[in-house]
Formats: sequence, C-alpha cells, structure tokens
Amino acid sequence: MNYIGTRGFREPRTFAGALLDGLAPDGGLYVPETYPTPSFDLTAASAGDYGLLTEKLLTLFGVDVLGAEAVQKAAARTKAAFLNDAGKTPLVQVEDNLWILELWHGPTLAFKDMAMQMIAPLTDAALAQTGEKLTLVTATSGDTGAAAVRAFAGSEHVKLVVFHPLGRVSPVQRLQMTTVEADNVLNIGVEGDFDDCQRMVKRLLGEEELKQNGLISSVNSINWGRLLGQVPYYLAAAAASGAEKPEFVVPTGNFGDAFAGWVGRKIGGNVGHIHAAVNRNDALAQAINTGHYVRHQAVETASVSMDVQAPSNFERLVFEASNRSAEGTKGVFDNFNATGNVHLSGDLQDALRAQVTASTISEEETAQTIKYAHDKWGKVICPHTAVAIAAALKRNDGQPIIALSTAHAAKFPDFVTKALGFAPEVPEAIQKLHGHKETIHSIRNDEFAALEAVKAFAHG
Ligand SMILES: N[C@@H](CCOP(=O)(O)O)C(=O)O
Repeated sequence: MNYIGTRGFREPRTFAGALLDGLAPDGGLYVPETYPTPSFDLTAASAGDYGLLTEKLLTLFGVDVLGAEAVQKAAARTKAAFLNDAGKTPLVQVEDNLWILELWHGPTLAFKDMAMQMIAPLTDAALAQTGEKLTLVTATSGDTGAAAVRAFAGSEHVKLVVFHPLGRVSPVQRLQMTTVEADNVLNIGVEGDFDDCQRMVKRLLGEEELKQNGLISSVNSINWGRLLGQVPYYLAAAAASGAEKPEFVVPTGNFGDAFAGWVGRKIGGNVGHIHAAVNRNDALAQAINTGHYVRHQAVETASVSMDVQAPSNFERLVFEASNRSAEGTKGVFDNFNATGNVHLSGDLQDALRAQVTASTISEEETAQTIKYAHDKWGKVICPHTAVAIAAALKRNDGQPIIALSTAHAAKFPDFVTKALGFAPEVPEAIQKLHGHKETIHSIRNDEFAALEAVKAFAHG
C-alpha cells in the first residue's frame, strides 16, 4: 500500500513516509494510491473488539510497515481513548432513529485523542526505523493542540510546536496545552485566527532551513495518519447501532473527521451518507451548496474548534470527487490560495454533493439545541455536538442518523451554562488544570516570526 499526493506527487510513499512528511512535497495531501478492499467483514469486525478492528484497519492501510508490535500498541491506545467508563462503545440512542456517538472519553475529553494516542507510538516506531529526530508543527483551534500535547509530551525523539490563535480557544483548551511542563513542547499564541495558524504550519512544512535540522511534519488532519485513526469509530458505531447504513452527521471544522467517515464508506463499511454540520464559519458548506468557495475572515463562535474558513481536507474531497484529477485539484487550491475566491464547475459541484452534504447552524440554534438535549434526553452537550444535533434534527426523515459528539461540555462552560441556566459538571481532568503555571510564547501574525520561533526551538 503506497500513498500519493492530491496535486500530482507520484513518488511512492509508504505509510511511514506519509506520516513523517505530513504534507506531500508539492503541498498536496496524501491519499492511498488505491483504496484497499478488506478481506474481512467490516461490519462483523467492528461489532467485536475495537482494538482488533483498529489493528485490522491499520494493516489494511499499510501501517504494518512499522511492525506488528507498533500496530498493536497504537490500536490498544486508541481503544483506551475510545471506550466509555463501562468499557463499551460510547453510542447512546436518544430517539428511535437517532444516536449520539460520544467521542470524548480520552485524556483531553475530545475526539482528537483517539487518533493522537494512536499516532504517537506509530511516530516513535517510524523514527526508530530511520534513526532521525522530528519536529511536529501543528495548528489548533483548541482540541487538536491539547490532544497533541498530551500524546507527545516527553517524547524522546519528537519536538512539538503548537500554534493557537491567541484568545480564541476556550480557557480549558488553553490550559490543557499550556500547563503541561515538557521540554519538547512549545505553545505559540498567534495574534490571528486558526486559518492564519494553519497557513503558517503549511508554510513551515516546506521550509528547507528547518529540514536541514531533521524531519518536519504535522499532526493536523492534513497528515493521513491522523485521519486514519478516526475511521474505526465510524465502523464500530454503525455496527453498535444495528442500523443499515446509518447516516453520520459530523460537526465540522477542518473536515478531517467527516472525510474519515467518507473513507469508512469507501472501503465498504456500513456507513451511509455523510453530512457536515458547520457553524457560521461556513466556507465549506457554501462551496458545496453554491459552488462558491470564498475565503472569509473567521468569526468567533461558541463552537470555537470549528472556527475554520479554509478546511484542509476539502482538498481530499475535491480530489476524490473530480475522479482523482490532480490537475483539477491543484487548479482549485492554487486559485483559492492566490485569490481566496473560486467558482467550482457545475460537474464538480454535482460530484461533491453526491459525496457529502453540508448545512450551517447559527449560534441561536446551537444554544437552543443544548437546552433541547438536556430537557428531552437529559444530556449535557458541548456547542460542537449541538451543531451536529441541530443539523441532524433538521435532516431527520426517519432514516437512522448518528450524530458525533466531539467534546465534553465542561470544556466550554460559559456558553453551556448560559444555554442551560446551570454549569456542566467538571470532570477531575479539568479540575486538575487550575493553579498551574502557563507557558505561552506569543508572536504576531507573521510567517517570518513563526519560522524564527520554530527554528530557535528545533535547533535548541
Ligand atoms: N478543530 C481543530 C482544528 C484542527 O483540525 P485538525 O483535525 O486538522 O487537527 C482543533 O480543535 O484544533
């Protein structure tokens, strides 16, 4: 199993190569050369042990180049982050045809833990093979950074740099990143928004100066390894629901999670339609629904981790929807990067909509849905989950729907308290964050400043 780039890069890369590159050298995103066909029954496999399902999937996607031991360790760690306190698939049925998949039982109380806990040991194994050191640069609107810091803090061969938009992640998310004392972690606060941070990361990945000092990659969902860690839970949830091809409604920022669901369906899993639910930062939904892909300044919302206006994984969807046209994909994203305003062809629009649909949820609807979920089902949900459930309730036509619940409500206490009239219960993992020293290195919104900060840290 080899990987190729969405913009034409065709030198075969193994999984280990794609993991340690992050982005393809021409700026494209890695995808499998062809999607594998499992020789095992995906539905039956996922009804059983989540660790075993993950092991099989990782092997199917060529992760076994890193050895069976690394695959087993990675699968065991993602399983620990996935299962609920009772050791079960965290799928909760709230209506006849509506389930909530609670993906926040990992150490930082967000769905990012599953993939991050999985790729940390895989990264160690890949580095053990090459004997090299690695700097990971990562952009976050809150949850990715916290999960990455947790997974990589103290790692011997990895230095981790996390860029977050200053003042634009929740206080809990910030504390999860900035109170971890580890010499191999640098938290950078950028005077900008998430899209600025993500642009910096992509730029840094191509910096020759940094490459001279060792490998450089990212643990954002631009990295195929990150995305792969999010495929198993679609299969496990579909199996646990007992429904035939349930639709998944995914709260969406960088579009990695929704694309992972798409992959689950592509390889023949019991995964039905994928619907992306976005907040007011809805460039993705506008692109899919109107054909206009326009870059806007991100606005601040309650579902802060979804404040993304240039979702990286839209590129993978465009690549697949255009019958894997690297030329067409490159054209769309070169144009978007240069002008911030692209009109997608009618054929491409149709093809995109055949793969994924999308809708926008307002702040008011988000607050109302938090209240509704509590009053109707006794569930206290976070604003991101509320965006998904609001979209799911609008789509509910009697078809089975699984809405993804991506974070614990206590990570966003202010908005949830306002919506409910009382504060969500605070788990011990969050209580423990208070009273520690925070370390943040602030920079202006400037790529040169980002390069200087990473160089000083990576070379130090
Ligand atoms: N929602 C994210 C933004 C980065 O997304 P990723 O899936 O590409 O890591 C966050 O919480 O940081």
